[in-house]
Amino acid sequence: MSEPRTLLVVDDERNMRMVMQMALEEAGYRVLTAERGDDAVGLLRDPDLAVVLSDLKMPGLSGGELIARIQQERPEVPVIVITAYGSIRSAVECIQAGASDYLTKPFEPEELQFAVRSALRLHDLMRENRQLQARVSDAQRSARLVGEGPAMQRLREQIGQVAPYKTNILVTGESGTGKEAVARAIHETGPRADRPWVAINCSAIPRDLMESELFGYVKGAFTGAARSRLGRLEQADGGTLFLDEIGDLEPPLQAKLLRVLQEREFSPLGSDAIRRVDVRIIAATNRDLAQLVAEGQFREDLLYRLDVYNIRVPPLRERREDIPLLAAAFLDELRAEMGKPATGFTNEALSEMARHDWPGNVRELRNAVERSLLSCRDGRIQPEDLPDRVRRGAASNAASPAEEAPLDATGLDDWLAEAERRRIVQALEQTDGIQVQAARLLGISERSLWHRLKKLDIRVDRSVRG
Ligand SMILES: Nc1ncnc2c1ncn2[C@@H]1O[C@H](COP(=O)(O)OP(=O)(O)OP(=O)(O)O)[C@@H](O)[C@H]1O
Repeated sequence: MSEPRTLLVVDDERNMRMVMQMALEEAGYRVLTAERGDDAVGLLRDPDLAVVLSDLKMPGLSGGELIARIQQERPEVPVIVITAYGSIRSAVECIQAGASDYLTKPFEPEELQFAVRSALRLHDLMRENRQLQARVSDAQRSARLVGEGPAMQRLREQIGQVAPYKTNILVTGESGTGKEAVARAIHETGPRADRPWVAINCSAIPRDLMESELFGYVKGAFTGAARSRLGRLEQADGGTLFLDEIGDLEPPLQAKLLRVLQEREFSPLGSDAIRRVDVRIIAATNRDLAQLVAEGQFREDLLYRLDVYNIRVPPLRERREDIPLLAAAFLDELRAEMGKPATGFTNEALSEMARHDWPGNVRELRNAVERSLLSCRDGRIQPEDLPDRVRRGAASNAASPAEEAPLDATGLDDWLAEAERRRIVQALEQTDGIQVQAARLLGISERSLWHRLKKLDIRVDRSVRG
């Protein structure tokens, strides 16, 4: 059985309140009551509240004032005004002020029920509308790519060109440049916007799980497969599948994906039955796929299928003009989240940011703004609030042996360990602690990174501590 709908009756006449409460409870509603307008305000916080029935003249807060409060705090809750016979004029004024309906005393129980049912329908519509609006603005927010420089304009143009079609797209660019953000913008500005968006990171999922993750499995496909499960491919049916770090997909899965791209069909793990999907594929990589093809690690035919249209997202150092805008957008977003009063950046802080090379690109910039907010006490972010590596002459130089301080008593091994530690912490910070990406930035294997983390006792979580 569904939950009873919640109504609030506000009337200073005790009898009237009780009569209405009884009639409405009998009809199956949950009824809250208040004698005064100001008591009613406290009840507006009830999340289930759907409709308010309110007298016009009451102590504390008048019906008109209560309507204004409801419009402000619970705009999706309609108000039915109860008026005494002869005060139609004020009822009309209340309607103009936002009430949805009015009842003139005395009224029949049927009139009351009818008015409540209409107001409930209105409430449902208004709530649905608000949810839709929230979804649209969510979508707009994620589709909003910040940046006005020529590189960003070109990206927007490309997104606009390909979004309407089902063409497969390959998005390339260094780690953290915004490849996923671009893919998402393509999905959200195209005709599949209200269909699923499913993202999968080919390097983050262990190899042995990748096949079932992508293609799903049927009951009994392997020990422990107690029931069938849809893969990401089918979850994305009708929408977009984003394959991040496609260069890390294992060769057997490359073959299976190729079949999906060629025939639009596949079989889940443990089954020969053919399933068909209608999915738009956007793949992304920060590796050189042509090089991987040359090395025999990536199928050439798959590369051609994916790379029907290529979008290159340039590194941040090639579009420095966007740094102030991006920094301001992140500050705006994060200060609200973190409850910090910072209002902007000093010119000195902006100059430091403009000079830094941002090897971790937009992600590193976002992290830097987050770090700065942590240390910024109030007002504007100063250069000293920025992470050391962003400030001129900081970590990046210090780790370079050629420019290191004059020789002192530090032994070579300690010095090397310190340089190694700094470099690793820097890479982890730039990649949000994602070890596979950090290893790639450092040019070492994931295994080697893991050993070094243990050796140097570096703990990794979302905020890296070295
Ligand atoms: N132009 C942009 N405007 C606003 N935010 C952006 C922009 N580009 C990137 N970002 C933000 O920067 C962060 C990193 O972006 P994203 O994850 O899209 O990068 P990526 O290139 O896919 O990274 P990776 O290669 O590591 O997967 C995200 O928080 C993203 O929202």
